[in-house]
Amino acid sequence: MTLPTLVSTSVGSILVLWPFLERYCPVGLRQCFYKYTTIITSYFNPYIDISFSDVSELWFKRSDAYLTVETYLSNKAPKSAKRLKAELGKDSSKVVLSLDVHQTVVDEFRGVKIWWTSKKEANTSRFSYFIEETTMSYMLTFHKRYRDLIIESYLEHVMKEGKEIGVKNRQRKLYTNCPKEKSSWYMNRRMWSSIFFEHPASFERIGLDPETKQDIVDDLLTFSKSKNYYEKIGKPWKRGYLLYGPPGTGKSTMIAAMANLLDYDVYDLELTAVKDNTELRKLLIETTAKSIIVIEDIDCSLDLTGQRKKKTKKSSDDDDVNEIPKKDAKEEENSNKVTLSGLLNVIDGLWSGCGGERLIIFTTNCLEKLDPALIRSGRMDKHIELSYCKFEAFKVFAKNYLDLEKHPMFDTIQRLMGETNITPADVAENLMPKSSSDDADKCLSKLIEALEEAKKKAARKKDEEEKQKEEEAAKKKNGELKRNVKEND
Ligand SMILES: Nc1ncnc2c1ncn2[C@@H]1O[C@H](COP(=O)(O)OP(=O)(O)OP(=O)(O)O)[C@@H](O)[C@H]1O
Ligand SMILES: [Mg+2]
Repeated sequence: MTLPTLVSTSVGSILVLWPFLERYCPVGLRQCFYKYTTIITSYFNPYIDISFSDVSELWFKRSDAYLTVETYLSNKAPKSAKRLKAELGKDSSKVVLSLDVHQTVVDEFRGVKIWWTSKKEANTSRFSYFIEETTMSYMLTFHKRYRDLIIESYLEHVMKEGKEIGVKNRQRKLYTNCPKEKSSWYMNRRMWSSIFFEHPASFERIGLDPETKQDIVDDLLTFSKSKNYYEKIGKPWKRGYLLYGPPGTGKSTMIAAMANLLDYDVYDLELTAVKDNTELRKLLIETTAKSIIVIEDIDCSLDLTGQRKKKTKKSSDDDDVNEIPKKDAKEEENSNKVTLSGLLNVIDGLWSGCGGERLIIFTTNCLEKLDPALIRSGRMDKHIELSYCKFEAFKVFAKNYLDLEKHPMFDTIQRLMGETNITPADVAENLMPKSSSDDADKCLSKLIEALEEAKKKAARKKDEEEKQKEEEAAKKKNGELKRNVKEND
């Protein structure tokens, strides 16, 4: 135990006198002695203590300040503490060391010495029935002449550095909203359940033409570094992306690649499991910064467009949600489900300003089905079309799946890709070897077969459509002829 902690807890004086007190003093007198020694020593004690307890006033939640201090000290403790705690780190192969109980570590800030001691005490909280019987805390001790420096600058430094280390060390997560039936009164706080996010997607591996890919990467990186810019222009630090295109063109894969590029968490929001607009807001408030909020297949999630259309009949300006007549808005709130206006407000209303650095991504197979208000700039700032596989994208797949940059069959594939449509998912499926005897030639041949088949299918479909059109035209002509004959009669 260091001198400041010894003095500040008045243990020093008690230790010296304890054998005598225990032998000759009754319990009441001992307690009295302890109480007054503490008061007297604290009067002369030049050191100040600040305690960071792990018990938060909010139920079932560990204090953020405690966790941040713990992370901050995890960098300092291994260098000077005598007893350390060991745990497995985020990739489960590296051991992370932290300060063990009743250990002290010395820190220095602008030439001033500061002592951190970890403590374990009996929990005296009102809610001790629900939480642990003991509480953990970190005690910060410093000389009173540095009070201003510690309170005004050092604490800020600890919180900032602790959070930065936390972001660097964290294992990213994929969250999904808990279905409404499963939440009970004591689980109210847990709106999201999570698993570790370990998707291997990356932009290098995405089959897309290089310019579009670079444009998206630049946009994302610029966004992630624009905190000051968003502050300057007075907008919440968020950006909306709309990914649209046929099934199997890589929309979900791109979201995973975005999360990996920016080191963000992913919140996969299942709108059909959200009870109403209030719950939607709560869910948004619970999300953390440096995250992507995803609503997949937005056109199928809810009957959002229908509700909007009903309203637009009465309102001339279909872009402004505030124009919705008051009665309708109230009816919507009462109807106990997520409404279009609820969603619009969450994305670009006051609620969207809760915390920063967030991407909101919608995906859809049918762009035309979406309400214009939902995808206008400010809500969905960047629209990205992911379409059928072109030759440039195929080259990425060939390199990725078969380690090929050139091959005599590439010319045929390029020609066929110019003549017919194939999804990147189908290209990926054909290029993947299915047995040990499947070499590059076999995989490319399979792809050529699939392309030729797709071309024939498209030609058949076109023939059928033309035939149908001709039949309809013939029927129409027949009808007109009959009508003319009748009229002449
Ligand atoms: N552009 C692409 N680059 C790399 N892989 C892709 C691409 N497009 C599709 N794939 C592969 O095809 C499969 C399906 O892709 P994904 O789920 O991302 O498509 P999607 O557009 O989200 O489809 P849906 O609209 O049906 O949800 C994945 O296994 C993925 O690896
Ligand atoms: Mg998808």
